[in-house]
Amino acid sequence: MSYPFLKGHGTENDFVVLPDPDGSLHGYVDGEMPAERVRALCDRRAGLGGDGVLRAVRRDGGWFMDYCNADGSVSEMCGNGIRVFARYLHDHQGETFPMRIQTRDGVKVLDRSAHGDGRDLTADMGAPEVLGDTKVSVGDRTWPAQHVSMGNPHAVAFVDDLADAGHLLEPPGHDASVYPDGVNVEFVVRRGEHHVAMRVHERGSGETRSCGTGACAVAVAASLADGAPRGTSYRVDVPGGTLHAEWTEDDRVLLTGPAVLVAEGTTDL
Ligand SMILES: N[C@@H](CCC[C@H](N)C(=O)O)C(=O)O
Repeated sequence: MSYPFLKGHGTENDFVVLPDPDGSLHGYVDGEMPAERVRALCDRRAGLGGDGVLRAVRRDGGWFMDYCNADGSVSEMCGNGIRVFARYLHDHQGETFPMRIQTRDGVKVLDRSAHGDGRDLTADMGAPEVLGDTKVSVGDRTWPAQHVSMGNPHAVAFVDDLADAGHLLEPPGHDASVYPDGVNVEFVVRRGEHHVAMRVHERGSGETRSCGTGACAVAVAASLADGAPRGTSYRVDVPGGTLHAEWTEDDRVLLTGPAVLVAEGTTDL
């Protein structure tokens, strides 16, 4: 059976969007997408290719973003994905900004931003949770890290050089008692005042070109390290572009960046 898809990305964190308004197309209205189907869609040689899948389901008078990583695992939240999802709802479903989107981490509000080329979107990602010190490792190197939750788990490690993390072909070592469900690991360097650059190894997707929730976690960790006042915007450079993240006085993180749809079609994967 063939069904529609779109392909999009936010700072080159790329996704397959699956329109499934009444939740019937894939036959799992309340369940999770079968992992093997997600893996087939995200396969970069035999499939459409992507870091994850965003299934768009109508729910309770609005839209629910059913997000899965490339390996078929489910995550609570995706900061780049939700901007792409909002772009899809605006361009293809007639939804208008500001827009409320349901996720496994609650309702997020998306709006247009004045940043960038005028097409950037801002996601109100809600309150971060700063959960203390931990460690991450690659090979025989270990770094102290900050445990930050953006609905999904992150370990933020400041390093001297982004190359120090090596090829990141395997998940970085981490404390399994702190992260029983795995973790997204950000390696960060300073580039200037309120300006950092990061690489990320994502739980369920490997090293990606960007991670929106990761950029938020990095901005929170950098704000704390700098003693920066709330409302300070951090520029976060990622291999796939630039994001901006601001931890507001009322304890929300605002994530701003591009959201682009590049293709649409049908697939029988
Ligand atoms: N790329 C996403 C994060 C996707 C989920 C993550 N891999 C997890 O398992 O928590 C983003 O932009 O936030």
